[in-house]
Amino acid sequence: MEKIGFIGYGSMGSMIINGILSSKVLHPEEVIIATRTESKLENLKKKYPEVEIAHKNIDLAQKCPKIFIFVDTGDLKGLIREINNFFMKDVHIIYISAGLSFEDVATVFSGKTSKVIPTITSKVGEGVSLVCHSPDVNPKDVEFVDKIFGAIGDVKVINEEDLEAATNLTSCSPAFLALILMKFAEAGSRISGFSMQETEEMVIKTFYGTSKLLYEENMGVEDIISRVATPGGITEEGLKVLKRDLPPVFDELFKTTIGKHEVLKKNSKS
Ligand SMILES: NC(=O)C1=CN([C@@H]2O[C@H](COP(=O)(O)OP(=O)(O)OC[C@H]3O[C@@H](n4cnc5c(N)ncnc54)[C@H](O)[C@@H]3O)[C@@H](O)[C@H]2O)C=CC1
Ligand SMILES: O=C(O)[C@@H]1CCC=N1
Repeated sequence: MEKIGFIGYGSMGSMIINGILSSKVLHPEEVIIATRTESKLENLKKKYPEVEIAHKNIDLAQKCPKIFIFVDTGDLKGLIREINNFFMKDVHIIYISAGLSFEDVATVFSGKTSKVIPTITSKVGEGVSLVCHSPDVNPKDVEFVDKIFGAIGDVKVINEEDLEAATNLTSCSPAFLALILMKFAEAGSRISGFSMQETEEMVIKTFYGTSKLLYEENMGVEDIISRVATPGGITEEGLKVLKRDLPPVFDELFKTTIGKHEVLKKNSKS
């Protein structure tokens, strides 16, 4: 029986596979998984006994017209070389390694390829998975990837040349936003009698409420700003500081991460 294959059950792989199975977009009996340390699959196997575990990557490759690869960037090309001779005809590979371009993957695999940049926010069914397809991927394949990642959040299909900027906005950003909240809370704690724990709680609850205003109440960013910033009041003054100081910080952030992306791409060629 043909199945949908998944290789790599680490941080991202486990989150995506569990999200897919709990959303029921795939039935457990349709799924076959291989990962280096099989003991990591024990809990999944208890929850979904019908999921098949492949003890060798090549066993999985032989059964699957679609294979999701969730291994680390440095392991992806070696893995493809290992299973290349065992792929089904017209196999479609879907990988998530941010630092590996289609051009680079094409040095080891010349068939249908999609690249997805997932986000940790899919753990709660939110956020945006970015998707690029190689030119030979057909509309049915596109629909399939859309269906799978659409089960754990939104899907945005983009061109590969925009991937690096977009990765910052959807995939790196949970870490960036969490750090911004922490630094905000730290500054609040420094100038008050509140502990860090107290200020963090105040900021996080307010951030959650702000997200709800944006998404559940359909308020726009400008709308929220104008509702909060009383003319002649204190928010207005705080906003002036942020408008002056934040743009260069974010310009520097994009310059640095995109520079690092280039280094990773160069290293992955060697
Ligand atoms: N953490 C994040 O937010 C994001 C990560 N990514 C990409 O996801 C990829 C995976 O990242 P993580 O899940 O954080 O890594 P991880 O190290 O937690 O997981 C990788 C898993 O693949 C397994 N593996 C490695 N080589 C294998 C092989 N040859 N055969 C079978 N299993 C093998 C490992 O044992 C491990 O369980 C990376 O390439 C990263 O660039 C992409 C977007 C976001
Ligand atoms: O930091 C990284 O390289 C990966 C790719 C996007 C999010 N995490």
